[in-house]
Formats: sequence, structure tokens, C-alpha cells
Amino acid sequence: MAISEETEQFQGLASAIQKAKDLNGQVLFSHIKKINCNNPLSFYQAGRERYAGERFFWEDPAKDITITGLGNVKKLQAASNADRYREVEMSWIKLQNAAVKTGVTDVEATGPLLFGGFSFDYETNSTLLWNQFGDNLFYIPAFMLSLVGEQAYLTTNLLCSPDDSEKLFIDMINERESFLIESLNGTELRANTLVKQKEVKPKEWKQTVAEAVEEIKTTDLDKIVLARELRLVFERSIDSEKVLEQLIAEQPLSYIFSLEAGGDCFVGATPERLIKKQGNEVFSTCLAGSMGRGKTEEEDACLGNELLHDQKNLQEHQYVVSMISNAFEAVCEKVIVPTEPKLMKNRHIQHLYTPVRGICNEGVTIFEFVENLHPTPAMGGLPKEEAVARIREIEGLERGFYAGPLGWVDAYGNGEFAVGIRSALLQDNEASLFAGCGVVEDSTPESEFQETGIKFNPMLSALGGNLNE
Ligand SMILES: C=C(O[C@H]1C=CC=C(C(=O)O)[C@@H]1O)C(=O)O
Ligand SMILES: [Mg+2]
Repeated sequence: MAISEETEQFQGLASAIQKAKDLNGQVLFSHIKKINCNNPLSFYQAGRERYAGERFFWEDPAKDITITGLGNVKKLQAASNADRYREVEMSWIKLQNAAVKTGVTDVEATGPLLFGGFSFDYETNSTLLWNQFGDNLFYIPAFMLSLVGEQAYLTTNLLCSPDDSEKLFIDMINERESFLIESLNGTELRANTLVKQKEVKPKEWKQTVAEAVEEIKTTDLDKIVLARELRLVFERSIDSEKVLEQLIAEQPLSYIFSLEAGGDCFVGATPERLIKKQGNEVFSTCLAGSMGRGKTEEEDACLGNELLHDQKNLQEHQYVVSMISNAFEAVCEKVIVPTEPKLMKNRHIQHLYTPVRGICNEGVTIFEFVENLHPTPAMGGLPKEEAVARIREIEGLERGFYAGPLGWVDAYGNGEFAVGIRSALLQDNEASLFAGCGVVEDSTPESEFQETGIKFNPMLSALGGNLNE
């Protein structure tokens, strides 16, 4: 480390500890520097032993920003109620107000950053499946590698208390940094070997879809998203690194994410952005309406064309466009929404896709967008409250973080949240995969079953399972 940088870091730490004394509380200190590392997965892997259970990974489809976090200096978990978004935001703002930063302090997605997510529904109590995650879970990592464009940055965070010593901190940081940098070469990743694959209650699920269609025809419920689960058992404990490596290679148009909690890991490749905020520019994605991919180029184009003109899928999609556009209109001075959907083609599935852009009013935060948008009718249904209440009653599944908002926010209020679909919960040598579909009046249980089958494929492929046709 250059002497001047070390001096700056030392002085910053001293001032953070002094602040902690003055406030008689904890003060977040962050040091940010450029490093040479173009393989974020090797950084994730380097933290495997020391930071097991406290790692995260995030890569956006444009590969503008890749963030890998190891360890946590603070875990934020709000109470499970409608205020959870504001509560997390307030705790974050409070930490920011006293924070001290040194090094490169003007690059988004570096420095102090909060990463994590919210469960789909705060009114569902978590069972054993999701108990490590609770209703919401956010980390401020101890070490974070941010790849912003071509440049990598290493952020080291510390939470200083009044009695802490700069000297001890510096020694500790140096030891940990060298350990990480030395471990960056990585070892060959081990393939996960599947021993069992089982659909959870397929007959019951189809029956539930049939009943939901009847309800949509006879009540004011317009749409409900119903999900189902697939259970996988492996020979040994599943390596999330291997899963991430596969997802990165196979799903280039999706957000690749993982979030560890205790021994469990929520991992996925979601194509669906909930909200991105960069200054006062905001972006969301309406993604609903699905079709498989063709085996030949002609067949694929034909299926795509069918999807673009299919009334059932267009209706499913339009509900999402209207809801997101309205939510944007309420807090934006300008909103741009294309009039027709396009196709988004991923390896196993194609979707109707409408991007929404806006310039938001002064002071509207990313957490407010998350709160207003979640769940969109692509994850919940319409009307929103009724659909969520019915999902709670009839779905027979604990969604946990599946279909919930997951992402990051930095100290400048910039950030991005995607929805945690095309995902799996890894628990030792078992995995639960989740997939849902928008049920509308023209849905049939069989075709929705097939559609959800295809939606399992991104995770099945990454995990080495048997793909659905
Ligand atoms: C809820 C899921 O997909 C949503 C996103 C895109 C298309 C959807 C559909 O066509 O039904 C779903 O609304 C899922 O993959 O679990
Ligand atoms: Mg659908």
C-alpha cells in the first residue's frame, strides 16, 4: 500500500473512532481502492472458508456492475411488517450520516453499500425452510469487490466503537486483505452430482390453478401468480460457486445473484428488474407472458411471433405494464413506456418485455420504489392486496425470498433491485427450486404447469438436473 494512502486510511480510521467516542455509538468506516482483479467469482471463492454463510454475489445483465461481498460488519433486519422498507432505509441513513470514507470515494457501487432482500410477503411466518433469512436480510460487507465497467475496486468496511484502536484495525485489515489477495487464484470448482429430483404435489397444484381460474371468472380478481416447488437432492453439499459459474455462462441476459445466510444460500438468474435508480433516473421492467424456445431458428421465431400476438399472454403482460406505469407516474416528472412489448429471449424461455423509464421527483428513494412496486402483477397479481392474500391462502408453499426484491443500495442512494425468480434455496445437499406463472381467465392448468416446468430449467441446468421439455 502506498504510504500516502496508508496515512490517509489511518487518519480516516482515527477520525471514525473519534466520532464514535463523540457520539458514543458505532461509526462506519470505509476505505476504497482500485485493485487488479477481473474475476469476481474468484474473490467469492477466496472467502469460502473465512466468510462462509456471509457472502453475496450480484451481476447485472449489462455487466455494468458486479458486486461480491464477504463477511459483514453489520446485518440489518427490520421487523416483519409493512414498515420494513422504511425501517431498513432509516437504519441505513443513520449509519450513512456518521460514516467516514477514504480512498476513491466517488464511484457508484463502491464504498459503504447495503446488499440483501425482502421476502415476498411479510405476513407469512417463516418456517424451517427460510428461517435463516427471516422476513428481510441485509449485509454491509466486511470486504467487497466491485467491478464497475472495466475497473475493480476493493472496499474494506469497519464498524468502529469508542474503545477501538486504529493500530489494531490496520493490522487486522492488512492481514485479511493479503489473505484474500493470495487466495484469488481459486481452485477448480467441483461439479454437483444429483441423486433425486421430485416435483412437489403436482396434481394439487394443477387443481389450485383450475380453482383460481374459476375465481378469476367469477370475482373481481383479475390475475394471480401461483408458484410451485421442485426438490433436488445431491450426493454432497452443494457448491454455490459452481452454480454461479454455470449461471454466469448460461444466462447472460439475467441478473446473477447469491445471498448466503448461515449454512443456506439463495441463488438464481433472474431476468426481471424491479427498479434501478441512478441519480434521478429510474428504470423498471415489465416481464410477463412466456413461451418456450424453438429447437430451430424458424421454430423459435414462430413461437416468438405467436407469443407477441397471443391474447392470454398479452393480457398477463398488460396488467404489469399498467401497474408499473401508474406507480412511476405517481412519483416521476417524466415517464417513457413503449406501446408494444418486445421479446426477451433467454436460453430456455422467451418473454414479453416492456422497459419503463422515468425521471423521478426530488427526494424519492429507491426503497420507496421497492415498496410501491412490490409485488408487481408479474409476481403477485391484480388487485395487488387481494392477489397476495389469496396466494397466502391457496398456494401451499412458503415463498420466502423467492419472487421478493433483492439488490443493493449505495451511499449515494443509487442502487438496483431485481425480483428473486428463476432461483433456488440451497441447503446442504438439498435444493428447493421455485417457479410461478401468471394465472388469468384464459389459463389452463396443463399449460401453466408446463410453463412453470420450463421456468425451472435455468436452475436445473446450472445444478445438473434433468430439464423439462
Ligand atoms: C413468477 C415467475 O415468472 C414471472 C415472470 C415472467 C413471466 C411470467 C409469466 O409469464 O407467467 C411470470 O409472471 C417465475 O419465473 O417464477
Ligand atoms: Mg405466464
